[in-house]
Amino acid sequence: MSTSRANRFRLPLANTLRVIHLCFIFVFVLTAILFWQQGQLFSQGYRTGQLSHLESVIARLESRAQYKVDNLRYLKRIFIEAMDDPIFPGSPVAPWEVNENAIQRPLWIGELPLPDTVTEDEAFQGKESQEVRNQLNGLRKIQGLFPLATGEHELLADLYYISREGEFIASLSQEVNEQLINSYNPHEKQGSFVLASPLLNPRRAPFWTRQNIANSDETVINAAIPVDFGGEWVGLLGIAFDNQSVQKFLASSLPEGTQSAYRLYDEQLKPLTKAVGAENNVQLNVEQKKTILKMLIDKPRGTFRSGSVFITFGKLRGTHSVLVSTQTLSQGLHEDFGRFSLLLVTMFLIFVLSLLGAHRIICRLVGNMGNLQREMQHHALHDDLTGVLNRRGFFEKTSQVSPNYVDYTLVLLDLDHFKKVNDMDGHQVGDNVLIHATGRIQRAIRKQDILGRIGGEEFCIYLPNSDLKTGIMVATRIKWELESSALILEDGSQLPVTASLGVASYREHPEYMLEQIQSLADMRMYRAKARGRNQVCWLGEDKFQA
Ligand SMILES: Nc1nc2c(ncn2[C@@H]2O[C@H](COP(=O)(O)OP(=O)(O)OP(=O)(O)O)[C@@H](O)[C@H]2O)c(=O)[nH]1
Repeated sequence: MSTSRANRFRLPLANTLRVIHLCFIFVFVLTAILFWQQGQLFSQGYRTGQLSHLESVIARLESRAQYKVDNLRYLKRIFIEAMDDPIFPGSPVAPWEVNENAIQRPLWIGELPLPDTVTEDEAFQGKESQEVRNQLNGLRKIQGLFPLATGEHELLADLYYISREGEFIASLSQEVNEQLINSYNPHEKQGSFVLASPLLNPRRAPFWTRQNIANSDETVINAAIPVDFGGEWVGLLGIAFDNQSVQKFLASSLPEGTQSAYRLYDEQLKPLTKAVGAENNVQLNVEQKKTILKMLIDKPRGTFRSGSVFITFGKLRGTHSVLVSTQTLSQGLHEDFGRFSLLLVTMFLIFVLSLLGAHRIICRLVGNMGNLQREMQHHALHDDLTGVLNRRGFFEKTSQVSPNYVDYTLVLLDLDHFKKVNDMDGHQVGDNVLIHATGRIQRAIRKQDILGRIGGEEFCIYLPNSDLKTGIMVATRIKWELESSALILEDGSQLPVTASLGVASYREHPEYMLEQIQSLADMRMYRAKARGRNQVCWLGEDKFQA
């Protein structure tokens, strides 16, 4: 194999591992991007799913709230008609007093700001104003319709009336009355009444307010509508939603098998209900509340992840409330999205492990191939018996260095009467002589000198940066090394080993190629043989050393 062919063979192999690493990195990055993209799609789908679940709950809550407001409108109309047709206590029941149970219940009247509540009859006493009597009569007549707004099965709410003129509160529930009276304060009344004033509410439309419950952190959502009679604004009909009932209604509105906890908050994110749906211990912290309030400025719905909790929120139109759903990581994993994500992550891990395994196997195979190739190359260029370069290895190596070491000398060495050794003592001993001779030659040369066994019992030594004189000196030293130490055979006898050596230098014929200098040394070696062996021969025929 020529030098260039050997290099062509060696270089790609050295780069193979780098190419393999790059290929694997490329495949890994490409697949990671694909998995990441898939994960993004999943995540998008998850967000959309969470939002649509929340939307459906909000839609149900909103439609129920709207239904209540419509009832409020209807009651207001009936109430105005009833005020227009005053009756006295004890008169027959009006046709719209349809609910027998409600009629049996007293209409509780509370005087503001007095905390006491009294029955209707007591309230009549001392109320001289015709307007107040009209209102009380009207209320008495529509009392049977109060449950219409109150509701009997779901989303219970309490209907109440606050009179502007007489400053009294009326409702079917003494408890609600007391609650309203207790929570009443002139400023709050001012607040809701301002919203009911013709100036701010010229269309006399219903509106939503929040009412703080006295001696408690809780607030109640209210829907109210202004009531006008005879061109005068006389009062306010309202519905106070029962928080527990809202909570129940919320629970009944959730998607089946939901893995999220839903909770209704007021606009400042103060809880209105307890959390319903899937249980988790998530309580919105200050940061999360801030994020929701900030996002609500831009749009009424939103989702975001906070640590391992996924939060989805949406504003309920008109009702000054916000529905928030929270889902922990473990809850999310129980949903379809979670299961798919887990599958995706598992697939990715399996893929990465397989890729790493494949990478390791291929690298090992390539490494083994490299070792094999190096071994083969070593065998191709070295002599198995002595371990030094063989003929091909010697000329390959010297041709590599000779452009740099032009000033060289060659020593050609042939063991004397080697055939005899083989014939008399056997090939094994012959081999031992070769190994022994190699060791002796190596003792006599420098590290940078190149030794090769170029024939059966023929060695060549390349001495870089050496002139003929140095070559003769080295050759003489080799001769001496060989003749001064015989090989000790198994039976203890000594087998002398000598050699004939020929020396030729580049300086003698700078125009010669290496092979030609070697032929010259070869001829001189034969001359040494011809002149009796165990000697060094160089330059002229007459010059030799015994
Ligand atoms: N044991 C052994 N013998 C080898 C090896 N290579 C070549 N030979 C033998 O070496 C002998 C060389 O013999 P010749 O070329 O006649 O040379 P010689 O006997 O040394 O005689 P001169 O060179 O004239 O001194 C041959 O018999 C080869 O078979 C080897 O690797 N091991």
